[in-house]
Order: sequence, then C-alpha cells, then structure tokens
Amino acid sequence: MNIKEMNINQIEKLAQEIRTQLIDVVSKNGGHLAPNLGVVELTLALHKVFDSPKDKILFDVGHQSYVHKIVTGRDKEFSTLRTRGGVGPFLNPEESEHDAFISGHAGSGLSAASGIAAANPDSKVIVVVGDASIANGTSLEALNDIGGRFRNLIILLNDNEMSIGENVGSLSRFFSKLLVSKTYMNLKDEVRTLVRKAKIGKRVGGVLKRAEHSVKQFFAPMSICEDLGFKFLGVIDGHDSNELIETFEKAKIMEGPILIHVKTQKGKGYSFAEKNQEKFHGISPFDVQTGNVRKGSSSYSQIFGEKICQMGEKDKDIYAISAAMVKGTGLVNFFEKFPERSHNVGIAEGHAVTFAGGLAISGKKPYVAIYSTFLQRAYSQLIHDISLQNLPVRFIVDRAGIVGEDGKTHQGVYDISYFLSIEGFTVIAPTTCRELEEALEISRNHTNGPMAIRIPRSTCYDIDGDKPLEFGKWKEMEKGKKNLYIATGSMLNELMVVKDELCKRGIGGTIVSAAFISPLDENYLVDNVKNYDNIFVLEEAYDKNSFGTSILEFLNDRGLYKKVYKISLESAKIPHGKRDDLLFENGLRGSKLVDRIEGCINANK
Ligand SMILES: Cc1ncc(C[n+]2csc(CCOP(=O)(O)OP(=O)(O)O)c2C)c(N)n1
Ligand SMILES: CC(=O)[C@@H](O)[C@H](O)COP(=O)(O)O
Ligand SMILES: [Mg+2]
Repeated sequence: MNIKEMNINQIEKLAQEIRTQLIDVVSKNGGHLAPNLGVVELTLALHKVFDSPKDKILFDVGHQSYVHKIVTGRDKEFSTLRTRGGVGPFLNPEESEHDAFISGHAGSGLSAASGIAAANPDSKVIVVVGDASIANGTSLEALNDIGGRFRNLIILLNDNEMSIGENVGSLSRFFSKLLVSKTYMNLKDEVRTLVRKAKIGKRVGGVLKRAEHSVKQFFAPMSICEDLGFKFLGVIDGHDSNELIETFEKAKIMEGPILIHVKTQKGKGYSFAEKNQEKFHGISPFDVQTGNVRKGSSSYSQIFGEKICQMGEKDKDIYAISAAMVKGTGLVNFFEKFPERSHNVGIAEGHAVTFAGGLAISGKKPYVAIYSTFLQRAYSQLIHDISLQNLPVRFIVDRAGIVGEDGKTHQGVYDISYFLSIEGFTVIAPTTCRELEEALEISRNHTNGPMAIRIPRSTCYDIDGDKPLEFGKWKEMEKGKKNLYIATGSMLNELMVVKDELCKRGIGGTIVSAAFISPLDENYLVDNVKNYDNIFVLEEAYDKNSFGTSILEFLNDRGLYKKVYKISLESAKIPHGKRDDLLFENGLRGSKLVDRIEGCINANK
C-alpha cells in the first residue's frame, strides 16, 4: 500500500517492520544501523506528507537514507545493500529519481538543497541534517546564505545528540539548550494568547509583552534561529508519527526557510544499538541475538593508535587531532591517556589542518589523523597554511585506497595525487605494519616540512626478516631479471601473493618495496633501471599524478627512457562492494593483476 494512503496505525506498523528489516539486512551486510533506526518515523512522515520526487528530499551524509530507499522502490533489492551492484550506501541520483543529490560527505546537504530549491520554486525541498553535520563549515556557509531566503526550503535538524561518537563543540551545546524550547514555545504561545485575549489596557498589555520578551531572552537560542531568518518549529518528538506528520503538514503550507528541530534516538528499537550507539553507527556484519561482531586481526589504524600512544608517553610535544573520527582512526586510547594533547574538532577537516599548523608553528608535533576522502575537504589549507610555511605537521591518511562498501564517495583514491601536487610534502605508504611503526618513529623528529603517511583499510601484513625502513630508501625484496616491480603501500602484499604465478608465466622480476613515494629513491632508479626492459609501478590509488607518474617524469627528465607501466586505478569512481573484489576487478589483485601485467608486456612486444 502507498504510504500516502496509510493511516497512523498502519504507518506505525510499517515502522516496526522496517526496523526489523534494517536489523536483518545490516546484520548480514554491515552498514549504518543506528543512524537509520533513529529516523524511521521521521522518514515515513516525510514521505506521507511530501510528494517525492516532485518534492525533493535530501539527507546530509546520506548514511541515514536506508528507510527513504526502502519506501522509494528499493524495498525488494534492499537485501543487496552495500554489495557490488546492489543498493548503494548513500544517496545516488544514478540509483533513483528519489535521490535528489549525491551524498556521503558531511556538510553538502544544505548547499545542494538550497541550489535545488532555487531552481525548483514549485517544489518543496526538504533536507535532513544531523546535529554534528550542521556544525560543519560548509553547512554554516549555507545557513548564512539561506537565512531569510528560499521560501520552499525546509531544514530538518535530526538531533540525536551524537556524532559517530560523542558530539563536540559549542554548537552542539547550543542545540542541547534548544531542547528547552518546547517549554518556550508553550510559554510563548500562552503569553501571546493572553495578550490577544486580554483586550485590556495598554499598560497591562505592555507588561505582558515585556514578559514575553524576557521569556524570549531566557530561551535566547531559539530566538536566534528566528533572528537568522528561519521560521522555527520544534522541538518535535522524532518517534511520534502523529506529531511529525502534523508538523510537516504545517511546514508544507508555511513560507520558508523553515528549521524543524526533531529529537531522535540513535539506534531506536534495537537494545544493543541504543546502548552502544557509536559501535552501531557503522558496523560490520553482526549477530542479531548478541550484537557481537566477529573479531578480526589488527588493522593499520589500530597499529597507528598503539604506536602513537607509546610515542606520546615519551614525547610530550606530540598532539593528536581528529575530525570526528576518533575511533575509526585508532585514537581512542591516546584521547583517554592524554586529553590535554588530544583535539577532536568535529566534522571540520579544514579547521583540523590549520589548527595543527598553529600547533606546529609553536614547536609542537601534531598528528592529524583523517580519512583520505575527507582530507580532500582541506586541500586549500594543506597548501595555504601548511605547505607555504613548510610546517612539520604529520598527516595520518587513513582509509587510503579502496575502502569497499562505502563506495565512490569514500574511496581514498586521490590522496597521492593531491599530496604530490603540493610542494614540500614527504609522502610515505608503509608496505607492512612494521614499516608503519618505523615511519611513525621517523616522523617524530622530522622537522623538515609536512609529512603524510597513508594507510589502507585492511588488516595488517608483515614480512619476516624485512630490513628496517630508512628515510627516502627503497628495499629490494626479490632479485630477478627483465622486469622491475616497484610496489608501494598495500600493493607490496598483493604483488608478493602473485609473484610465483608471475614467475610461472615467465614474467617474474625484481620486487622493490617502496614505502617512500616522495622523495623518490632517485639513486636506486638511476643505478638500476638500465638493467630492466619493463618497469611496473604498483599503487592502490588513482592513476593521475600518481606515484607511477612521478617515476615516469623523473626518468624522462634524466633521459632514462624505459617503458613504465602504471599499475594503478584507471578510474577514481569506484563503486561499492567488498574491497578485495574491487581490487580484483580493477586489476590490482590475484589473477587479474597477473593478467594485467602480462597484458602490458604482450602489448609491447
Ligand atoms: C566531511 C566528512 N567528514 C567526516 C565524515 C564521517 N562521518 C559520517 S557520519 C558522521 C557523524 C554525523 O553525525 P550527525 O550529523 O549528527 O548524524 P548522525 O549519525 O548522528 O545521524 C561523520 C563524522 C563524513 N561523512 N564527511
Ligand atoms: C558515513 C561515514 O562517512 C562514516 O560513518 C564512514 O562510513 C565510516 O567508515 P569506516 O567504517 O571505515 O570507519
Ligand atoms: Mg547526530
């Protein structure tokens, strides 16, 4: 039955069925469970009142758009969520006409929605924004622009008092204050009614008006919204379908921009997610009965987290900075042990970078741990605030390479390209866990400019008897003829796995472990490339302005004309699916990697 024809009982029943479906599918495929459990009633009420796709419904980040997907024609395929070719993790206009704009990064919702509102004056445009994402710099720029304009725009502040973990910052405190505004609304209405009904002398009316004024002063935060040019409705119970529908009906006939403050509970309806909202924000497959996730081996993020704690113990100048990803980047222990040297700046990557610049210029040793995809947001700060002053800020670029199920908005495929385009960065992609620890040791006393250490979203890999990492030096792991394989980061492991197959096919060669992407090991190249017919450069990154490109340019500049094959990602738009499958599909793993290398050699014969 169409949701528009449902009565409140039917909607409430549907909400429960959808909750069961969410828990079932996410327990199998992994995904953003708690955010979606929190917006079930809210999303159903939106679709009851508004007419998608004529009216445009957007979700900032879009990690909470599963219910929207289910009620807009993707119910049957929902079991394929986040799998290759299946329903995607975020909003995607290529997936459905009901997805008004792509999403995945926090803070783009308000800007996109206001643009859509400007272009579609006959449609209502509704954008759902979380209490953490609304404090993002881009959101604030948009709010500044939206206030007092965009009559068809409705902003739904989904306030669950959580980011992925604890929500931080003064704006988050401001929104908590707004919670009192329900009392304020009632009070204000009562005072207004009194003034209207009283029909009494000016004097009493004046007193009541002043009373209204002081109530307003007392509950100032809400009045600020009105002063900023937004009609304010709230605070609404985000799990009360009746109240939601009534409010949305009201908003539908009002002139905007309207800000509706909805209070929801992250994880609502699944006890484990209600109790541990951070764990269930984004979770890998789990057991529905116990809420337990299968324990895996250590990740590179964990190794970073352990090492930075050891280093922070000895070196009191070490600071750790996170942009709302404390757990994901492995920084939980450091934040607990050294709160005075830990800064979670919220979803504010640009600010995180420049803040670290401020620490570095004051002689501190900042470590900024940010996912590769989110650091894209701070490209300008990397240039203007870090590179131009050659500041020794250390960047731990997490989730570098293919991340998997989070898909094209989250793949960390651009960081090598952007770091190599900025002057002065040392760029390291450790090939093993031990090299990550060694790179971190090197970084501690590296004062000659900024440094980026990129780590993949994968479990640890180590090689017995591997030689220690030296600044700017590559290592030969295997000696062979004709072909020179230079592998950085995660690609060393991929190469080692297929080396026997390469030999079997008669295309074995020398294998070089190249953690240093910049500076290149120029001496190694000059001394060795002449001995080989083919040079293969392997990296889990986008092909343009890549490690391979920089080797190619270097050899060309030196007149060392060799055939260099870039074994990298030919497209940066990598869809969602399992990381290993995507590596395979893109010719960076297993037999596809071997075929690709063989194909390069055959094509050049
Ligand atoms: C630019 C950017 N930085 C970081 C993230 C990672 N991230 C995804 S959701 C999220 C928290 C969002 O909190 P909120 O907006 O309150 O939504 P909720 O999950 O609580 O519904 C973060 C930090 C992101 N998607 N985009
Ligand atoms: C929606 C979002 O941006 C994050 O929740 C992200 O999905 C986290 O990724 P990890 O699971 O790799 O930490
Ligand atoms: Mg939130």
